[in-house]
Amino acid sequence: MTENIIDELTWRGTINQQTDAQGLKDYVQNHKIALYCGVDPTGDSLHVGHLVTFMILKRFQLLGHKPVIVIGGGTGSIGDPSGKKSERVLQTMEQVHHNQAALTKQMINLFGTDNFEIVNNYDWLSQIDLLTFLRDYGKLFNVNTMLNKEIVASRLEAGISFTEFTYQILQAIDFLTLYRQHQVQLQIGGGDQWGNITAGIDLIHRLEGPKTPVFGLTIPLLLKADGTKFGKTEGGAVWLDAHKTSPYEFYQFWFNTDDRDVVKYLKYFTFLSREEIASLAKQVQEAPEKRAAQRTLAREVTKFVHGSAAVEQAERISAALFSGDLLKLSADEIEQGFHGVPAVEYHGGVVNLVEFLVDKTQIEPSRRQAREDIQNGAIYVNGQRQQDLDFQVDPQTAFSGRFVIIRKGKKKYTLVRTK
Ligand SMILES: N[C@@H](Cc1ccc(O)cc1)C(=O)O
Repeated sequence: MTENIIDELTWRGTINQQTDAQGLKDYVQNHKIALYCGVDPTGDSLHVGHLVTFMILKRFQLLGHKPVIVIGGGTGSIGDPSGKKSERVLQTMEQVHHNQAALTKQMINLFGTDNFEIVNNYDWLSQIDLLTFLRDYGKLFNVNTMLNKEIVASRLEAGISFTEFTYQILQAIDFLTLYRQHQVQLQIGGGDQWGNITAGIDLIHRLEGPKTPVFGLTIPLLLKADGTKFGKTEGGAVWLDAHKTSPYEFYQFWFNTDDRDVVKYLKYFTFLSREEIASLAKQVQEAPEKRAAQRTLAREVTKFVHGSAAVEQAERISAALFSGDLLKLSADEIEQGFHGVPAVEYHGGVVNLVEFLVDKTQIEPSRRQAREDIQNGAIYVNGQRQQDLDFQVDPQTAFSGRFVIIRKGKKKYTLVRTK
């Protein structure tokens, strides 16, 4: 018999709170359910933080349950006060629509179209007129209960508008609507969603009967061993959009995971079995310098998000950067691998190396310094050491004529864009 999914999630460490732990565990043992999480379109790409919840939805999907994702076209136009210290600035409806379209595309990429659905709460929330809202829903919400929810309570001092205060009712209407129209019985969300999720369960119990089997589950806040927030690098958030975070950078992000975090991440973000993870955990203990666990993590997550070809490409880029053998890379690979490296422009023809380094690109401060570095063997053009003062740089020789890459010393790279 396959393991109960709730037991599996518990082992993976991805459950924080549940409304009815035993009830849900028993229920999913005998039923295939529909379950949902919502995403407000506050940005135009998902980031690795979203993956925490999505991986859980995906695990359910792989076992034959049906995930539904709500794109919050309606709620996103209001703004969830959860986790925010101050009032949000309203997004324009154009922004909401733009973001919505971008997110939908990424979600289909992760979940496919079979046994999966994306719905937009704008479709039903925008249809409720004010009087219906107050008479049919408002009456069922007790202001005291609403005020006592952590999200609202923590905001009372700084102030909260009626608009954001109402957010929990909207999310509750979502759960009710999804229960009625899509048989959704479980809502999953981040730890800060507890108040909104329980508001929905209360509403369903009021309207559909107190024994209606609906459940809520939140995931723990993911903190790194060094105490900083998961999913952020010096360059900012790690996006699933390949144009914002290249697959190579994405791979590197996972590969650079601290030894203290890597086993936890393998549990959260991969579909590897207990045995496979146990064996990798052992390798972290015995041979941390090999980074076998990090490599597997990077491969698995990059494959899930960007596909196998992206994994191979990321590893090819890493290998070439490590060995210095840049000519093995295509122009696109150079673009990925050198994203974030200082870049300058040069639009001209063949030119002497000293002139290129000093006059054309200012990589070297003076001719004297340039000559010295070249003669000392500190200058590399496209990965190859050049010690000849008469060397001619030809932008057309490599990378489809798009780049010349200069390395000075051990590590100091400059990307020269030539097209
Ligand atoms: N409130 C959730 C998003 C959400 C929107 C609508 C829902 O029905 C559920 C969840 C968040 O901000 O993360």
